[in-house]
Amino acid sequence: MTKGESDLSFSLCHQYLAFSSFLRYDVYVCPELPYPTREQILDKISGVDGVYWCCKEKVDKEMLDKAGQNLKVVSTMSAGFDHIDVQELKKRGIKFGHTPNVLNSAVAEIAVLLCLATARRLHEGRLKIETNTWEISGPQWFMGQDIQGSTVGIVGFGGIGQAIAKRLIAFDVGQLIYSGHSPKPQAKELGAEFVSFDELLKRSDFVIIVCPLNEETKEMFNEAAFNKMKPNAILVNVARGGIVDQPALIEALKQGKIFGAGLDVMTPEPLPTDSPLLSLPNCVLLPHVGSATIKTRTAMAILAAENLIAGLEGTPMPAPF
Ligand SMILES: O=C(O)C(=O)CO
Repeated sequence: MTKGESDLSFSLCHQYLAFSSFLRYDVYVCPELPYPTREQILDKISGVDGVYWCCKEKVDKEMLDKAGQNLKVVSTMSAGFDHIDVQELKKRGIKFGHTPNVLNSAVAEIAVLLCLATARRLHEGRLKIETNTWEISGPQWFMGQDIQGSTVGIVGFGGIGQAIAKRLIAFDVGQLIYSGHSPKPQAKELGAEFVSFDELLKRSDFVIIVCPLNEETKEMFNEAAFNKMKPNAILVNVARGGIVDQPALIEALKQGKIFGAGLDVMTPEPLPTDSPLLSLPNCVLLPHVGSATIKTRTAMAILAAENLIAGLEGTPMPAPF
């Protein structure tokens, strides 16, 4: 977001929070701008009733101890919450809200963008022009992959996964398959088939990661997983970088075990400028902007504020977890 755009989300959330201060609650909005250090956050969080969280700093035991006994609610302006110790919140009876669903379309659009950009070698194409290596002979030069007719595997078939499926159907995909804990009732009308993770890896031309990061999914895309994927496969990750064993992905891309990767998320974020990912022509990178549209971020800011106020007021949160 430009500064003006981010100001818009922040000013909306501040309007809501002005309402909550009218209700005489002490609320900490993180981050304030400029971005604080963890030590500064720890200093400021002490004694608050509620926390409005739109940063990736961990809300863990240390943070909660520092906040103290008054804390009644934590509201994160994100759908994912791997940075928040939800078990610890539960143990302490602190309410917790997040912002699912309002970002489904925006993240699905980024997933489609990464499928297309990686399949048609967007980054590498730009490099060919920049380095004057654009070849004018040969019909087989610079060929990519089709989405049309391909098998698309979606890992995690929640709201975002289903939104991606809907959009890719318009590209005439051959087969839609998905993996997860259990079959989803919504899959039937999308014509998506529930398969095991292993089968998804073996069959898919496009593998799209949309599941949450947790103990079970951490680095589930490791060397063994890449060995099972097709050499023409494209990996797209719009979920969390930690789901992928990044050194194993780098090796897979270098050795041509898979065709390419399109990543909106990586490890760490921000990615250091000397990361080997940046020197791979078959890797398309975005700086974690899945939900970063004005409309979506505004909807997330409002929902997070509504969650917070409901939690403070003791009314039902619109999006509790
Ligand atoms: O809301 C989230 O969890 C996101 O990562 C949006 O991109």
